[in-house]
Amino acid sequence: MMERLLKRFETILDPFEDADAKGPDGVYRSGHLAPLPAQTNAFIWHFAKQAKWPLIGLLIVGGLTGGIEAVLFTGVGWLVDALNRSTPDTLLRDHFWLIAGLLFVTLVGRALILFASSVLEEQVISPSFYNRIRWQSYRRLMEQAYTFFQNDFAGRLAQKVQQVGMATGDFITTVLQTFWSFVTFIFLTITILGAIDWRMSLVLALWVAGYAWIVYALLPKIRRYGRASADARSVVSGRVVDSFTNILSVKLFDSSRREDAFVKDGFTYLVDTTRQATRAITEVRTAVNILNGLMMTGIGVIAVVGWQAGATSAGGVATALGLVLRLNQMSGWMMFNINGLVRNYGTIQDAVATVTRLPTLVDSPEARPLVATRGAIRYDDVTFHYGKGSGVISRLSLDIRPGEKVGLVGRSGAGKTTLVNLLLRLYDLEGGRILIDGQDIAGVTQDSLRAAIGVVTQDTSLLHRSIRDNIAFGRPDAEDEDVLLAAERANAEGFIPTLRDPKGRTGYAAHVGERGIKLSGGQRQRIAIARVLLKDAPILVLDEATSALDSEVEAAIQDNLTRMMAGKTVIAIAHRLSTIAAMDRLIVLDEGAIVEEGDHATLLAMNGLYASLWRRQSGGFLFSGDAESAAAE
Ligand SMILES: Nc1ncnc2c1ncn2[C@@H]1O[C@H](COP(=O)(O)OP(=O)(O)OP(=O)(O)O)[C@@H](O)[C@H]1O
Repeated sequence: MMERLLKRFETILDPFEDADAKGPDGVYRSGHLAPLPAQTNAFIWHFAKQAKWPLIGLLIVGGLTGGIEAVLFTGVGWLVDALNRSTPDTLLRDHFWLIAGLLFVTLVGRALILFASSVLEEQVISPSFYNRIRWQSYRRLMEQAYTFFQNDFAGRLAQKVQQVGMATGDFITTVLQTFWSFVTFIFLTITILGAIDWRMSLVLALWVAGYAWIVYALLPKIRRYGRASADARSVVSGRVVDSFTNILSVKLFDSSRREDAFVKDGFTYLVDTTRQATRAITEVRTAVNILNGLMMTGIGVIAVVGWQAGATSAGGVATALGLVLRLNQMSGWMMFNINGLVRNYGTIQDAVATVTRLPTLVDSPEARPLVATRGAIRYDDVTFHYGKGSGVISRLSLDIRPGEKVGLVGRSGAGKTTLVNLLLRLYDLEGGRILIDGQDIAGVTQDSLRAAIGVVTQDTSLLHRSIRDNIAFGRPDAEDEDVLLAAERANAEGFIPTLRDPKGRTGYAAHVGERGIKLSGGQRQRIAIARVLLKDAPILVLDEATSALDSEVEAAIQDNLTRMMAGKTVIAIAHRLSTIAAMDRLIVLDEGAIVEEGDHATLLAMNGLYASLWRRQSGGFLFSGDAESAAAE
């Protein structure tokens, strides 16, 4: 029954609520999710507003928790006075309502308030609200351009998303619940002590001033170190995840354990920043302990002297001592919480700098979905230097007819991959434009652009999900038989049934390991080809698409690749020139410019860069009939 009751409270906040990035016309435009405030206080406030009522509830309950503590100590004082004035026989008769009231507050009132506090914190707020902060932060990061992820560690970013939810949630609940109940308790204590003897209130007021001063003076220090240690934690995660992700390179090349030193550096930074923070904490604790000692002695002396003078009852002394002892206990615990608050604030500051950054590559506000029916591609005076001012691609123009099959050839680093990445708008151009069927790709939505292009790359990394999910990644609504057909056409149906993961899932349900690590390069590539076959986009980009396949498998799927290309515009990159020699047209790139173009035979006849590359690949012999044999291949 209790569980059912608690579950009801869990649905009050939706952990996945977020602004919609779709415009009024129903089109999703990348980069248009409402940004999260970049200033820390505004960031916290932005989320606090999203859970207004539960948080107001927490505030009320926090106040009541502090109140009930103070009331209980006052009750103890009244009870002592009642005991003083009664005999065992008359106690119940004379003070029935006082005793009944105290019992009620202790048994019922306190239990109800603490229950409300628990439910608000643990059922309503904690899981849903914390997760909502993570969810919204994660979605903002996913809007970032490809470059953003190239420039950062995946582990560091993951840590930020994780931390920001925890820190913001903890910060808000600590302020509203713990901090507020403490403030209420202090306020009531000053009032109650004032009613017993005004001098006690004065001592307490001085104590509050001293406590506030300590917090004020030492807070910035803790905050600074809190932020640094949050950053250090992300650095450590980033480095550790980087080592784990590149475990093969580490094992193969790092016999002198330099990688350990790299990670150790990160840990050293973490230990140093944590030490600085803990030093500041010890300073604060010592100062508070001294202050508390002075406060307790002061109020104790005043209470006893007041009792000697007959101005304070024994009950008054009991109340005063009880309250200050509790305050002493609370203030230590509060320091711990303030320390947590400050560290959380530092963590939020640190994470906010990352999760609120505005994406640099966004759909234009008027972007329309691309309509790619024919697949004509036009590079019009394109310039792109990776922001470096010069190099890579300068003023390149290229027209690719609908259905034309074009091979890009050139030395390593000539800019072939860059050219197709620009078509996919993974980067924005620095000059010129690219048109698909007459539509500038900068003016269409990125989703629709990439949906119109099927890409198979050299190093296909798969998602750690099932084979089926990986194949259907570009078309999640695909029927099972379509997935099977695509696998068959990619020559993958042979090995898929033999797969088995450590959890015992087999065949299409088997998971492939992080980035598909448990498959061979050729198997991965065949899954990637199946994925593209299933996606059935009008434009195909094959970047070393068959490089990982042995000649036998390549020959086996070549037919299917040729069929896959039928009716589509194709841009293929291959270092093994024989695999693209049969394309309609070959474009030879050198230092980002087109230096030769034509079909295989024409280029050989030119006896330029292509011919020299070809000669080197065919063992230095150039004989007539090359083109034909290549085409036959
Ligand atoms: N993210 C990047 N930031 C900066 N420069 C880059 C980036 N990616 C590539 N480059 C540079 O751009 C140039 C072209 O690289 P690109 O990958 O397009 O060449 P490629 O012709 O595809 O080479 P390969 O045949 O070796 O794959 C290279 O000089 C490379 O160093």
